[in-house]
Amino acid sequence: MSAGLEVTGLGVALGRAPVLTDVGLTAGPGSWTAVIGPNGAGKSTLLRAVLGVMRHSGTVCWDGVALDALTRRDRARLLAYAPQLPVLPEAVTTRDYVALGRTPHRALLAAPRAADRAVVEETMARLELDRLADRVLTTLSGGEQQRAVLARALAQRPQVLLLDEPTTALDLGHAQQVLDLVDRLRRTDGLTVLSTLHDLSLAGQYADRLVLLAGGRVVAEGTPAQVLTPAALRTHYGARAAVVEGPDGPAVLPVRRD
Ligand SMILES: Nc1ncnc2c1ncn2[C@@H]1O[C@H](COP(=O)(O)OP(=O)(O)OP(=O)(O)O)[C@@H](O)[C@H]1O
Repeated sequence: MSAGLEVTGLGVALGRAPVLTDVGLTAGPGSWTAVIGPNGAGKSTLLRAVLGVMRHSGTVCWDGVALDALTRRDRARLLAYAPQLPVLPEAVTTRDYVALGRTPHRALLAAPRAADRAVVEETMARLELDRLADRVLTTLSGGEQQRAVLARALAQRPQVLLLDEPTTALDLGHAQQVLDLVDRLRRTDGLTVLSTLHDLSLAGQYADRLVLLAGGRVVAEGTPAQVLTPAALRTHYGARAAVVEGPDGPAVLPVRRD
């Protein structure tokens, strides 16, 4: 048994086809694991299986306890999920949406306590959403909505944060702001992060472990420098790329021709 998250022999079949086969990974408390891989590799499916909303074989454990054994409410206190394409409710303000993250911590039908409201305000401020708090969520820009979805997940104050492509709608500055915040939370609060990231340079800078999925299987796993190699990018992405050493890890530079 290991502390933190342990995924063993995970398999998912959708329709007749296997989408994930025998996937295993471990993520210690406070670590950041980025799941990378080409389109259709199974990254989002893996996050949803860990979350427990996708029927799967194999086991997902936290501190040695199978998550299947937990109630929904206990799972929601442990794991928060920011999906790639969230369905956003209509006619709800940003503040009320972020406050939904406190639901697993409140008694059924109880009004929010001052402590819940404080968490919501603090989380919005950290993501520069405070000036948008009274706006209707669906009127925010794509990047602002993406920050609101992350704020809702963080307001849950989970131990494990599952992030599906958290930076796709964000400009570079906001992408760094979000990733820096997640990085700070894992260092200060021991938040365990499992994210998908298409931007391999950001993955190389922020994650301490990478899991490379291809065709639903783990084909490489290790530190960013071990996984992000020109050969792996050619084999699994069909990409021409150079890997350069950045100050905080490897960065991937597309190369125009051989
Ligand atoms: N409901 C479904 N029924 C059948 N196949 C599905 C279903 N949902 C996903 N798939 C397939 O499972 C595979 C993995 O999908 P998934 O979304 O996990 O990939 P991904 O690695 O996150 O891709 P992307 O990088 O494009 O977001 C894909 O081939 C996808 O078409």
